Amino acid sequence: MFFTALSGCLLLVVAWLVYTLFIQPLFSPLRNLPGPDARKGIIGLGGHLNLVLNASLSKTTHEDFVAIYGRNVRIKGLGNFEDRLLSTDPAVISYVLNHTNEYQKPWQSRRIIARLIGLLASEGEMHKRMRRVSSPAFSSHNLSDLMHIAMNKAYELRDKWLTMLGEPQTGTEVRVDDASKIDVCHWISRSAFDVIGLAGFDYNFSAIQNEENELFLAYRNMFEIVVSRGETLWDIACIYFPWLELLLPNEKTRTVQRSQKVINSIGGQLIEERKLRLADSEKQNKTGFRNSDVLSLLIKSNFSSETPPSQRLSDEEVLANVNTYFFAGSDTTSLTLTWILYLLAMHPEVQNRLRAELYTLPKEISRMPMINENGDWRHLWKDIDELPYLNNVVRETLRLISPLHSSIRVAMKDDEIPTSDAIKMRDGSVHHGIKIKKGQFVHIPVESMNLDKTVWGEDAWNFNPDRWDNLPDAVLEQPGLYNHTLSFSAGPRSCIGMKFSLTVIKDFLYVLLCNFAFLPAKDDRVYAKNTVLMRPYVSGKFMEGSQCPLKVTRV
Ligand code: HEM
Repeated sequence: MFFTALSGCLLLVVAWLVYTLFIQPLFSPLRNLPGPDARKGIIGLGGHLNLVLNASLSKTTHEDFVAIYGRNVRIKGLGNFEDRLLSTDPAVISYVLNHTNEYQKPWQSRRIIARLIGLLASEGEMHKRMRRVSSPAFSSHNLSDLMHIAMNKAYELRDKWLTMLGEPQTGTEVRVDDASKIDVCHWISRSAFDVIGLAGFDYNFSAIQNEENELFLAYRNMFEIVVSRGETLWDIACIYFPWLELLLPNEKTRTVQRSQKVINSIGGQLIEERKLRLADSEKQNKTGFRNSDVLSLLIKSNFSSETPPSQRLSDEEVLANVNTYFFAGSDTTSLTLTWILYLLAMHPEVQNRLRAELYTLPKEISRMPMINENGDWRHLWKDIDELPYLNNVVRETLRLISPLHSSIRVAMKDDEIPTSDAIKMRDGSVHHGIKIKKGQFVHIPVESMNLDKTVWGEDAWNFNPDRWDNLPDAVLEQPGLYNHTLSFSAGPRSCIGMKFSLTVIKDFLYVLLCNFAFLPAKDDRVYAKNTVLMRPYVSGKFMEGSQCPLKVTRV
């Protein structure tokens, strides 16, 4: 009896596998789209995913694919069995990113970040509700407050680095001999956490000073694990069968559980405190404390008369949202700043020109000890924000090394995606749209959209901030929230924290460049690797983790 049941189950599994792997693909509408042949041998098991996701191969892969097959390419996914759409067609990308009910983030990636819940992992009505409640926290009005935080933290980092470099020197010459090697990636990451802690919770991790704070360690450990999910077969199995990790928890699972306990306990206390503080300040019409951190603003927006009770978030959802901001905002912001400093080190002429522009603002401000909480720095932020060359350097870096290398969506129903031009299919027929089946994946290659030579010009792979003064017309057709790039994505699920991060990035650049010069560290070749985000690694030292050592000297 037992063996009959077992063989029945096995038969069902085999039938399911045969159907999924061999029969279903025969009905894939993407089969007729031009694309490379399936890859053979062991390498072929990963389909074309390594070619399009590995940052050391993806630029040339995309260029070759477009030259051979056009802007809409059929690629093979995991196991070489399923067809996927890879597109650099602006019409297709716009359509997919704007039809958020029909094209959602795959459940597999949502399950990986589900521990953080929040905006990133929600879809449909839940996502709309969360986004509506969160939006006021990211309004321009709140950015001036954020500027205080960013400036103060930038000064704190400057002082830390000054101590590390020894006695401060004067003069404007860069003296290479005095330079010390600093892993800017590590320090900027600590600083970004501090900024987001204050802006998110009005809570100081003091991570620039040391890395001992319990909440800071809980977030950092949890994010490292979330990012490394999918590295082992066990991780992949747990994505498909989450009960496995409850049954057989390993060290990763235990670390996440420990971290969550700390975050929920301290986060819960902070929510309670904030509610009391808000109620108290309303009762007594008090001012004097900020109340403009994301948590307070979420709570205010949640309970405002404009938010119908049915749309309100629970305390757990409020905390999950703040967690999302930490997750989505800390590494993206610190990596962008790191890449800017790296590119400036590699291009000293750009660095000198940018520093000269920053010096047109009152130089003594950037050299002050710390910003006074009561000072009116709004005009300074406006001045910094409007510096044209600074703007060019920031957008050129975000174009060239977008922290998000690529994204992915899954079709929620059978559909036909409109294309910019007619496509000649493999069977010779010509179509103006691409038919896609429910469950099929669409790859959004952020990097190749940002680096497309036919759009941005022959020098698209080079760092050239001046390009922004004279953009080719084709660029204006490109979708994107930020300067026709996909670095902050596009459409209703584009980045909510864009202005926030640009404020932080520019403030830090102002303080750091007015005080330090950056040079490449001679023996360390830094390269970008796509490990969820585009992170810097030193050649031959991958196992040491992400780092970006630069020579830093006082100016
Ligand atoms: C330079 C810094 C940043 C970059 C390059 C960036 C980029 C992006 C991109 C590309 C997406 C879309 C992801 C996808 O489609 O898979 C996104 C979404 C998001 N970002 Fe950012 N981001 C940055 C900073 C921030 C900051 C500072 C915050 C918050 C404090 C933030 C919060 C979010 C959230 C909540 C989402 C999800 C929005 C939604 O699903 O509605 N980001 N970001």
